[in-house]
Amino acid sequence: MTNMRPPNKNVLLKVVILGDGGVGKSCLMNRFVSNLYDESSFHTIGVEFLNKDIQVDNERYTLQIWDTAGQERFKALRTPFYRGTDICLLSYAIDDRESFTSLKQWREEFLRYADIKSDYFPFIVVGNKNDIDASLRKVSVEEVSEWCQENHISAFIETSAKTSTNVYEAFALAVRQWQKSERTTERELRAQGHGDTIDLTKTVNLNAQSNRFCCIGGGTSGNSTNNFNDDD
Ligand SMILES: Nc1nc2c(ncn2[C@@H]2O[C@H](COP(=O)(O)OP(=O)(O)OP(=O)(O)O)[C@@H](O)[C@H]2O)c(=O)[nH]1
Repeated sequence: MTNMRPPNKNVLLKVVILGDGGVGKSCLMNRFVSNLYDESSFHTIGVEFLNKDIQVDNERYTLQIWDTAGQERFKALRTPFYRGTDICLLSYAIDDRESFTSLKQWREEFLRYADIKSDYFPFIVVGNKNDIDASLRKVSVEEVSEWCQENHISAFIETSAKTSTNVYEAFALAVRQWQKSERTTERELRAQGHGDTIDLTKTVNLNAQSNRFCCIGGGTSGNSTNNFNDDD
C-alpha cells in the first residue's frame, strides 16, 4: 500500500499497452518517454519496456511501461508479461474501426492472462491518431464512451503520438485511475473492519468502485475535454 512506502521513494507502477498491430502503441510509449516520434516504426516482436517518472497530484511515480506486440502471431510472446500489471491501456486507432472492435478481445485476453477477477481493474481506453483528417475518422467519441460504460471502464482519451496531443495526459489519467482503484480498495478494507492491518486470509471485494466516467476525446484535430462526474 502507498502509505507503507519509504519517504522520497517513487511509487512503481507497471503499465501495459495493448491493442491491434499498427495502432501506435510503440509511438505512444516513445513519445511519452523520449518525446520522439518515428513515422516508420516497425512492428514490435514480443514486448519491450521503458521507465519514465511522472508526478501526479504531488505524488511521484515511476511508470514501467510495457509495449506489447499487437499482431496475433505474437500472442504467446506477450501474454506471460501481463501478471503484476497495475494499469492497462487498451488502445485503438480512430481511423481503424477493426482496432476498436478488437478492444473486447484485448480486455478479455488481459484479464485472463493477468489472472484478474475484478471487473473494476484500472483500464483506460486510448484512441490514437487523432491528428488524422476528420474525413478519415471511423470511430466516434460517443460510441467509445458507450462501450467504456458498458465495460465498467471509467476513462477514455484520444491522443496523437505524431503531434504529441494528450500523450502525457493519457499516462497521467491512467495514474489517476489507479489512484481511484487504490482508494476503493482501502475503503473496502476499512469497511471490512481491517483498519491499518490487512488480513491476508480474506478476499477484498473491489466491486464497490464508483461509476464515475472521465472522457477526454474531441474532434479529429481538436483537443477538447469532456469530464463526466470526474471526482478529481
Ligand atoms: N497519423 C498518425 N500515425 C501514427 C500515430 N502513431 C503511430 N502512427 C503510425 O502508425 C505506425 C505504427 O505505429 P506503431 O507504434 O509501431 O504501432 P504498434 O501499435 O506499436 O504496432 P505493433 O508493434 O505491430 O503492435 C507508425 O509507423 C506511424 O506511421 C499517430 O498518432 N498519428
